[in-house]
Amino acid sequence: MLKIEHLKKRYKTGPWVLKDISFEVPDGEIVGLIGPSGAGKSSLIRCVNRLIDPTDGNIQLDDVNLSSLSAGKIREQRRHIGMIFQEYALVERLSVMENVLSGRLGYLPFWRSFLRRYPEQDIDNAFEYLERVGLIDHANKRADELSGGQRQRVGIARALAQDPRLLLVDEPTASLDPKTSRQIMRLIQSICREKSLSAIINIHDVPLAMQFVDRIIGLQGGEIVFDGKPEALTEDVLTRIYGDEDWTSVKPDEDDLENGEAA
Ligand SMILES: Nc1ncnc2c1ncn2[C@@H]1O[C@H](COP(=O)(O)OP(=O)(O)OP(=O)(O)O)[C@@H](O)[C@H]1O
Repeated sequence: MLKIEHLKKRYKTGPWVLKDISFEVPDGEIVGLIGPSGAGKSSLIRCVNRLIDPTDGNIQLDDVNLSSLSAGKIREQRRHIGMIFQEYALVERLSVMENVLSGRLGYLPFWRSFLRRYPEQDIDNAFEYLERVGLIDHANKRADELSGGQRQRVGIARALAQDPRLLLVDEPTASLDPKTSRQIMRLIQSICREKSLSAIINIHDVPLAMQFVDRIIGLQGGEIVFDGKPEALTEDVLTRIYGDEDWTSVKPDEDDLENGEAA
Protein backbone atom coordinates (compact mmCIF):
# COMPACT_ATOMS: atom_id res chain seq x y z
CA MET A 1 0.00 0.00 0.00
CA LEU A 2 1.26 3.44 -0.94
CA LYS A 3 0.13 6.24 1.34
CA ILE A 4 0.80 9.87 0.51
CA GLU A 5 -0.03 12.42 3.19
CA HIS A 6 0.08 16.20 2.88
CA LEU A 7 2.79 16.09 0.25
CA LYS A 8 4.08 19.51 -0.74
CA LYS A 9 6.77 20.44 -3.20
CA ARG A 10 8.39 23.71 -4.07
CA TYR A 11 11.53 23.97 -6.19
CA LYS A 12 14.29 26.36 -5.08
CA THR A 13 12.72 29.19 -6.96
CA GLY A 14 9.07 29.56 -7.76
CA PRO A 15 5.68 28.71 -6.31
CA TRP A 16 4.33 25.52 -4.71
CA VAL A 17 3.97 22.92 -7.46
CA LEU A 18 2.36 20.29 -5.19
CA LYS A 19 0.01 21.69 -2.58
CA ASP A 20 -1.03 19.30 0.15
CA ILE A 21 -1.53 16.09 -1.85
CA SER A 22 -2.99 13.12 0.04
CA PHE A 23 -4.16 9.76 -1.31
CA GLU A 24 -3.67 6.03 -0.83
CA VAL A 25 -3.14 3.35 -3.44
CA PRO A 26 -4.08 -0.14 -2.24
CA ASP A 27 -2.15 -3.16 -3.57
CA GLY A 28 -3.21 -4.07 -7.07
CA GLU A 29 -4.81 -0.74 -7.97
CA ILE A 30 -3.84 1.06 -11.18
CA VAL A 31 -4.08 4.82 -10.95
CA GLY A 32 -3.97 7.09 -13.99
CA LEU A 33 -2.55 10.51 -13.20
CA ILE A 34 -3.90 13.11 -15.59
CA GLY A 35 -3.83 16.88 -15.82
CA PRO A 36 -2.63 19.73 -18.00
CA SER A 37 1.00 20.52 -18.64
CA GLY A 38 2.63 21.89 -15.50
CA ALA A 39 -0.03 20.44 -13.15
CA GLY A 40 2.65 18.62 -11.13
CA LYS A 41 2.31 15.01 -12.39
CA SER A 42 6.03 14.42 -12.95
CA SER A 43 6.93 16.20 -9.72
CA LEU A 44 4.60 13.87 -7.83
CA ILE A 45 6.10 10.75 -9.40
CA ARG A 46 9.63 12.02 -8.85
CA CYS A 47 8.89 12.67 -5.17
CA VAL A 48 7.67 9.08 -4.76
CA ASN A 49 10.83 7.55 -6.20
CA ARG A 50 12.90 10.22 -4.46
CA LEU A 51 14.51 11.61 -7.59
CA ILE A 52 13.57 14.89 -5.94
CA ASP A 53 13.03 15.72 -2.28
CA PRO A 54 9.52 16.49 -1.08
CA THR A 55 9.40 19.86 0.72
CA ASP A 56 6.89 18.56 3.27
CA GLY A 57 4.61 15.60 3.93
CA ASN A 58 4.89 11.82 4.11
CA ILE A 59 5.20 9.10 1.50
CA GLN A 60 4.84 5.63 2.95
CA LEU A 61 5.32 2.43 0.90
CA ASP A 62 4.28 -0.54 3.03
CA ASP A 63 6.33 -0.11 6.21
CA VAL A 64 8.91 2.33 4.82
CA ASN A 65 8.66 6.10 5.01
CA LEU A 66 10.16 7.09 1.66
CA SER A 67 10.06 10.81 2.40
CA SER A 68 12.49 10.67 5.31
CA LEU A 69 15.14 8.33 3.90
CA SER A 70 18.79 9.24 4.17
CA ALA A 71 20.68 9.45 0.87
CA GLY A 72 22.27 6.07 1.58
CA LYS A 73 18.92 4.35 2.05
CA ILE A 74 17.30 5.82 -1.04
CA ARG A 75 19.05 3.44 -3.45
CA GLU A 76 18.10 0.47 -1.31
CA GLN A 77 14.42 1.42 -1.29
CA ARG A 78 14.25 2.58 -4.89
CA ARG A 79 14.87 -0.97 -6.06
CA HIS A 80 11.36 -1.83 -4.85
CA ILE A 81 9.86 0.75 -7.22
CA GLY A 82 9.76 -0.32 -10.86
CA MET A 83 10.03 2.57 -13.31
CA ILE A 84 8.76 2.48 -16.87
CA PHE A 85 9.67 5.47 -19.04
CA GLN A 86 8.34 7.19 -22.12
CA GLU A 87 11.61 6.78 -24.03
CA TYR A 88 12.21 3.30 -22.56
CA ALA A 89 15.64 4.26 -21.09
CA LEU A 90 17.32 1.11 -22.42
CA VAL A 91 21.04 0.71 -22.98
CA GLU A 92 20.82 0.51 -26.76
CA ARG A 93 24.07 -1.37 -27.40
CA LEU A 94 23.31 -4.07 -24.82
CA SER A 95 21.19 -7.13 -25.51
CA VAL A 96 17.54 -7.38 -24.55
CA MET A 97 18.51 -9.90 -21.86
CA GLU A 98 21.19 -7.62 -20.39
CA ASN A 99 18.72 -4.76 -20.28
CA VAL A 100 16.21 -6.89 -18.38
CA LEU A 101 18.91 -8.09 -15.99
CA SER A 102 19.92 -4.50 -15.28
CA GLY A 103 16.69 -4.34 -13.24
CA ARG A 104 18.60 -6.47 -10.70
CA LEU A 105 21.55 -4.10 -10.32
CA GLY A 106 20.10 -2.50 -7.19
CA TYR A 107 20.17 -5.92 -5.49
CA LEU A 108 23.73 -6.91 -6.31
CA PRO A 109 26.83 -6.34 -4.22
CA PHE A 110 29.17 -3.82 -5.79
CA TRP A 111 31.59 -6.34 -7.36
CA ARG A 112 28.78 -8.22 -9.07
CA SER A 113 27.15 -5.07 -10.40
CA PHE A 114 30.54 -3.77 -11.56
CA LEU A 115 31.23 -6.98 -13.49
CA ARG A 116 27.56 -7.46 -14.37
CA ARG A 117 27.76 -10.99 -12.96
CA TYR A 118 24.19 -11.97 -12.25
CA PRO A 119 23.17 -14.93 -10.07
CA GLU A 120 21.63 -17.86 -11.97
CA GLN A 121 18.25 -17.32 -10.35
CA ASP A 122 18.15 -13.76 -11.74
CA ILE A 123 18.88 -15.10 -15.23
CA ASP A 124 16.14 -17.76 -14.95
CA ASN A 125 13.68 -15.11 -13.79
CA ALA A 126 14.68 -12.76 -16.60
CA PHE A 127 13.83 -15.49 -19.16
CA GLU A 128 10.46 -15.86 -17.49
CA TYR A 129 9.79 -12.09 -17.70
CA LEU A 130 10.84 -12.03 -21.35
CA GLU A 131 8.43 -14.87 -22.01
CA ARG A 132 5.71 -12.93 -20.21
CA VAL A 133 6.16 -9.83 -22.36
CA GLY A 134 6.40 -11.90 -25.55
CA LEU A 135 10.08 -11.30 -26.32
CA ILE A 136 11.71 -14.60 -25.53
CA ASP A 137 12.86 -14.99 -29.14
CA HIS A 138 14.57 -11.60 -29.00
CA ALA A 139 16.63 -12.19 -25.84
CA ASN A 140 19.99 -11.95 -27.62
CA LYS A 141 19.19 -9.09 -29.94
CA ARG A 142 20.60 -5.66 -29.30
CA ALA A 143 18.01 -3.29 -27.86
CA ASP A 144 18.43 -0.89 -30.78
CA GLU A 145 17.22 -3.58 -33.21
CA LEU A 146 13.73 -3.53 -31.70
CA SER A 147 10.61 -1.53 -32.55
CA GLY A 148 9.24 1.06 -30.10
CA GLY A 149 6.58 -1.32 -28.77
CA GLN A 150 9.15 -4.09 -28.30
CA ARG A 151 11.49 -1.70 -26.49
CA GLN A 152 8.73 -0.74 -24.12
CA ARG A 153 8.14 -4.45 -23.46
CA VAL A 154 11.81 -4.72 -22.51
CA GLY A 155 11.27 -1.75 -20.18
CA ILE A 156 8.34 -3.59 -18.58
CA ALA A 157 10.37 -6.83 -18.21
CA ARG A 158 13.21 -4.82 -16.63
CA ALA A 159 10.78 -3.27 -14.14
CA LEU A 160 9.48 -6.77 -13.30
CA ALA A 161 13.04 -7.96 -12.73
CA GLN A 162 13.23 -5.49 -9.86
CA ASP A 163 10.55 -7.54 -8.10
CA PRO A 164 8.79 -4.25 -7.40
CA ARG A 165 6.16 -3.39 -4.81
CA LEU A 166 5.00 -0.44 -6.90
CA LEU A 167 5.23 0.57 -10.56
CA LEU A 168 5.71 4.21 -11.51
CA VAL A 169 5.00 4.68 -15.16
CA ASP A 170 5.80 7.92 -16.95
CA GLU A 171 3.98 8.46 -20.26
CA PRO A 172 4.50 4.83 -21.37
CA THR A 173 2.81 5.27 -24.73
CA ALA A 174 3.73 8.82 -25.72
CA SER A 175 6.16 7.57 -28.40
CA LEU A 176 3.92 4.78 -29.71
CA ASP A 177 1.12 4.51 -32.27
CA PRO A 178 -2.45 4.04 -30.95
CA LYS A 179 -2.64 0.30 -31.50
CA THR A 180 0.74 -0.42 -29.88
CA SER A 181 -0.23 1.96 -27.06
CA ARG A 182 -3.27 -0.15 -26.27
CA GLN A 183 -1.19 -3.34 -26.35
CA ILE A 184 1.30 -1.84 -23.91
CA MET A 185 -1.41 -0.57 -21.55
CA ARG A 186 -3.14 -3.95 -21.70
CA LEU A 187 0.14 -5.68 -20.83
CA ILE A 188 0.78 -3.35 -17.87
CA GLN A 189 -2.79 -3.88 -16.70
CA SER A 190 -2.65 -7.68 -16.88
CA ILE A 191 0.74 -7.84 -15.12
CA CYS A 192 -0.57 -5.63 -12.30
CA ARG A 193 -3.59 -7.93 -11.98
CA GLU A 194 -1.47 -11.10 -11.90
CA LYS A 195 0.94 -9.77 -9.29
CA SER A 196 -1.46 -7.58 -7.25
CA LEU A 197 0.95 -4.81 -8.09
CA SER A 198 -0.13 -1.19 -7.80
CA ALA A 199 0.83 1.35 -10.41
CA ILE A 200 0.69 5.10 -10.90
CA ILE A 201 0.69 5.96 -14.57
CA ASN A 202 1.33 9.53 -15.70
CA ILE A 203 -0.64 9.63 -18.93
CA HIS A 204 -1.71 12.37 -21.32
CA ASP A 205 -4.08 10.24 -23.38
CA VAL A 206 -7.34 10.41 -21.42
CA PRO A 207 -9.38 7.92 -23.53
CA LEU A 208 -6.56 5.37 -23.21
CA ALA A 209 -6.32 5.94 -19.46
CA MET A 210 -10.08 5.47 -19.11
CA GLN A 211 -9.86 2.10 -20.84
CA PHE A 212 -7.13 0.58 -18.74
CA VAL A 213 -6.93 2.10 -15.25
CA ASP A 214 -9.02 1.46 -12.13
CA ARG A 215 -8.96 5.00 -10.85
CA ILE A 216 -8.14 8.44 -12.16
CA ILE A 217 -6.53 11.23 -10.18
CA GLY A 218 -6.77 14.62 -11.89
CA LEU A 219 -4.18 17.21 -10.93
CA GLN A 220 -4.50 20.89 -11.67
CA GLY A 221 -2.19 23.58 -10.34
CA GLY A 222 -0.60 21.15 -7.88
CA GLU A 223 -3.92 20.08 -6.34
CA ILE A 224 -6.14 17.03 -6.71
CA VAL A 225 -9.33 18.22 -8.41
CA PHE A 226 -10.69 14.76 -9.25
CA ASP A 227 -10.26 11.34 -7.69
CA GLY A 228 -12.62 8.62 -8.83
CA LYS A 229 -13.58 5.90 -11.26
CA PRO A 230 -12.81 6.48 -14.95
CA GLU A 231 -16.51 6.35 -15.79
CA ALA A 232 -17.10 9.41 -13.58
CA LEU A 233 -14.88 11.52 -15.85
CA THR A 234 -17.58 13.59 -17.49
CA GLU A 235 -17.02 16.45 -19.90
CA ASP A 236 -17.57 18.87 -16.99
CA VAL A 237 -14.96 17.15 -14.85
CA LEU A 238 -12.47 17.12 -17.72
CA THR A 239 -13.02 20.82 -18.25
CA ARG A 240 -12.38 21.38 -14.54
CA ILE A 241 -9.12 19.44 -14.78
CA TYR A 242 -7.83 20.71 -18.12
CA GLY A 243 -9.34 24.19 -18.44
CA ASP A 244 -8.60 25.29 -21.99
CA GLU A 245 -6.11 22.52 -22.76
CA ASP A 246 -7.33 19.87 -25.21
CA TRP A 247 -7.74 16.39 -23.74
CA THR A 248 -9.29 14.86 -26.85
CA SER A 249 -6.25 15.00 -29.12
CA VAL A 250 -5.85 11.24 -29.25
CA LYS A 251 -8.58 9.22 -30.93
CA PRO A 252 -8.68 5.54 -31.89
CA ASP A 253 -7.19 5.06 -35.35
CA GLU A 254 -9.78 4.26 -37.98
CA ASP A 255 -8.01 1.13 -39.22
CA ASP A 256 -8.44 -0.51 -35.84
CA LEU A 257 -12.10 0.38 -35.64
CA GLU A 258 -12.69 -0.97 -39.14
CA ASN A 259 -10.92 -4.19 -38.24
CA GLY A 260 -13.10 -4.45 -35.14
CA GLU A 261 -10.04 -4.59 -32.87
CA ALA A 262 -11.18 -4.99 -29.29
CA ALA A 263 -9.12 -2.44 -27.38
N1 LIG B 1 13.57 21.35 -11.71
C1 LIG B 1 12.63 22.29 -11.64
N2 LIG B 1 12.91 23.52 -11.17
C2 LIG B 1 11.96 24.48 -11.06
N3 LIG B 1 10.67 24.30 -11.44
C3 LIG B 1 10.32 23.09 -11.92
C4 LIG B 1 11.27 22.03 -12.06
N4 LIG B 1 10.63 20.94 -12.57
C5 LIG B 1 9.34 21.31 -12.75
N5 LIG B 1 9.15 22.60 -12.36
C6 LIG B 1 7.89 23.35 -12.39
O1 LIG B 1 6.94 22.62 -11.61
C7 LIG B 1 5.64 22.72 -12.20
C8 LIG B 1 5.08 21.30 -12.36
O2 LIG B 1 5.89 20.65 -13.34
P1 LIG B 1 5.71 19.08 -13.65
O3 LIG B 1 6.77 18.73 -14.65
O4 LIG B 1 5.66 18.32 -12.39
O5 LIG B 1 4.27 19.09 -14.35
P2 LIG B 1 3.60 17.99 -15.28
O6 LIG B 1 2.16 17.94 -14.87
O7 LIG B 1 4.37 16.71 -15.22
O8 LIG B 1 3.73 18.63 -16.72
P3 LIG B 1 3.94 17.90 -18.16
O9 LIG B 1 2.66 17.17 -18.42
O10 LIG B 1 4.13 19.06 -19.11
O11 LIG B 1 5.14 17.03 -18.04
C9 LIG B 1 5.80 23.49 -13.50
O12 LIG B 1 5.42 24.82 -13.27
C10 LIG B 1 7.27 23.38 -13.79
O13 LIG B 1 7.73 24.51 -14.48
